[in-house]
Amino acid sequence: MLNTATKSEAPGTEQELTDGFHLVIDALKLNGINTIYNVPGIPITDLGRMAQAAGIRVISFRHEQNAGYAAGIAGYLTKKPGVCLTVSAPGFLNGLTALAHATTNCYPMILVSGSSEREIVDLQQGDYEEMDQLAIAKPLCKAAYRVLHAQDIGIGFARAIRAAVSGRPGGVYLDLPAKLFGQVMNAEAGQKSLVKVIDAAPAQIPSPASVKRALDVLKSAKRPLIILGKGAAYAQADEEIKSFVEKSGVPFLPMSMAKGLLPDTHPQCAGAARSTVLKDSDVVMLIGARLNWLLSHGKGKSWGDQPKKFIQVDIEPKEMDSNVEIVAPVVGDIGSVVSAFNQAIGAGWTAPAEWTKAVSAKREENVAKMAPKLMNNKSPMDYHGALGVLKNVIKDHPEAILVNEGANTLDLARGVIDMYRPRKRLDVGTWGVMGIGMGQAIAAALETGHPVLAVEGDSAFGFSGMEVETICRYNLPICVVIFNNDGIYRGTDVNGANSDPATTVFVKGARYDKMMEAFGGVGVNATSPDELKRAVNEAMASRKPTVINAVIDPAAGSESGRIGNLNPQSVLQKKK
Ligand SMILES: CC(C)(COP(=O)(O)OP(=O)(O)OC[C@H]1O[C@@H](n2cnc3c(N)ncnc32)[C@H](O)[C@@H]1OP(=O)(O)O)[C@@H](O)C(=O)NCCC(=O)NCCSC=O
Repeated sequence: MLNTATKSEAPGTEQELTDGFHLVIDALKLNGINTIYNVPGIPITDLGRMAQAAGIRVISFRHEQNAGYAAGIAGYLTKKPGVCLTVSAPGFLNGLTALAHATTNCYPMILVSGSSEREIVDLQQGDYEEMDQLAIAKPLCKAAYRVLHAQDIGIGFARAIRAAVSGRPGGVYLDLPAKLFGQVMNAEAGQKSLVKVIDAAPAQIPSPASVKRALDVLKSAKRPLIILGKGAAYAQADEEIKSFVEKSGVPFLPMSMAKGLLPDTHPQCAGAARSTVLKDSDVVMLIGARLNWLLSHGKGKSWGDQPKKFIQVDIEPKEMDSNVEIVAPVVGDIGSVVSAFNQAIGAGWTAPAEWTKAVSAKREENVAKMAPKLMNNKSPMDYHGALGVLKNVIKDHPEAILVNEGANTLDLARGVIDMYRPRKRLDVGTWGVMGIGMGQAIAAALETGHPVLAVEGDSAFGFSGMEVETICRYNLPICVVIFNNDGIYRGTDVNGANSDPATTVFVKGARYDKMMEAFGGVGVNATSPDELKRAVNEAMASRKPTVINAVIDPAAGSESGRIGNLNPQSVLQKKK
């Protein structure tokens, strides 16, 4: 149906008219984009209202960064670009962090920002919220476009959608100057100008030679390893990947957000034997995982002295040889590549039993070592006591989505909480950024309809805490558990220089649960694993918005040293 704005009133020339507002909405709907994550304001307030009236779900946040993180993760979960809508200059800049984050993490997202008048901006005459947003966005995203004329809105959105999802997905910026919304044109011509994007992310079939080369190298291995990254989870080729891993019998190591692609309890999962498999493997096949800092760049101490051969599967040719030599690059989309592997691998080859048994033994040993720690009932809690409870919650609710951020809260939850299904663990991603929590939780609840358990460090939660109001407003089934140890890493630091608090501590005994009560949600203060268990189980059953202030011993936790050389100490500090 034509989404018409009005009729022209000139006698004898009556015609259906449309305008920029309506064409933007029509372009989104035509391309199946039915949710916008936004913060209203000049000049896009009416766009949000009209989109809502036209049947698009418009979710209003309290800060653009959180709306942006929501859009990015919506893109990851759905393989359609998540749309974030912001006001000009400051709102745009707030959203830009999330756009850059989406690009780094390969999440398809479009940041749509209203902007001020080109004529005034270009002459720098001081327009309201004047800024050359296109120029600023360009280096931080995969593509950036500006639409100046209503008849180009269709093309503008088509380009943005295709750029966001094709090849390696990422963030796209779309600049819509305020004047565009009010531009009027003939409604029929307007509809004709819209573009439905066909096959937005075409399959990229790998060359048969690259598939053969990869399998030849894999089969030559004595101690093979498959590393699954979040690119593999994004691909939604779950059955193909499972089939390939199981046919080959190769131990697999899931990166954080690939956990659950195959269950962490799968007999081939090497998550709990990470150091062993990185050090001792001789052939490593990376599927949708990059050799960045999270994998120590494929070299150095973590990778041991064994010579390694790397096979890499990625949609982006430039990823190959980025850190070490890739002896068998396979360029293609992960679904197509793994399907080709499944056809070509044939029967008769599986990973050598000596190796798979050694990996299993190490894994069992580490799991057994961890088990008693998870059962302690200390009050105040330590991390393991609290996480032992949450591990069982996810076991009982494998459909639930786990959002996770923090320092200790992130590092320990990653190891402790087993995941059972694909794309159920959403965390800080490639940058290890704090602040994704509430945005990702909100989008996960909305896009999937499943309950969300957000496990948050107290510091991490602070970056997006105001969105608990958004959670209550939309009555979302989100249970936020805040690991409150009064500070960053620990809550025990003391400032010896003056009366200011130490840089890493927060107000002692803060009650984050009260924040939720302020907006009509459920707030619980949990001081023991038993109390925590009761509160989380209640939240999962009731699906009511809940914040649980989980009181953690302020002395528990340690500085994020795991990041190794990214945490350098100066010579002076070391001498002390
Ligand atoms: C780079 C990393 C993937 C590397 O982590 P590692 O600590 O080396 O590995 P992890 O996978 O976390 O595993 C740690 C150890 O736990 C073991 N492990 C893992 N799972 C289990 C289970 N279920 N049971 C028992 N043991 C387990 C695993 O084998 C390792 O032991 P061994 O095999 O014995 O080694 C990670 O540090 C990471 O993702 N960091 C991101 C941090 C981040 O983004 N921080 C945000 C900034 S915080 C702001 O300050």
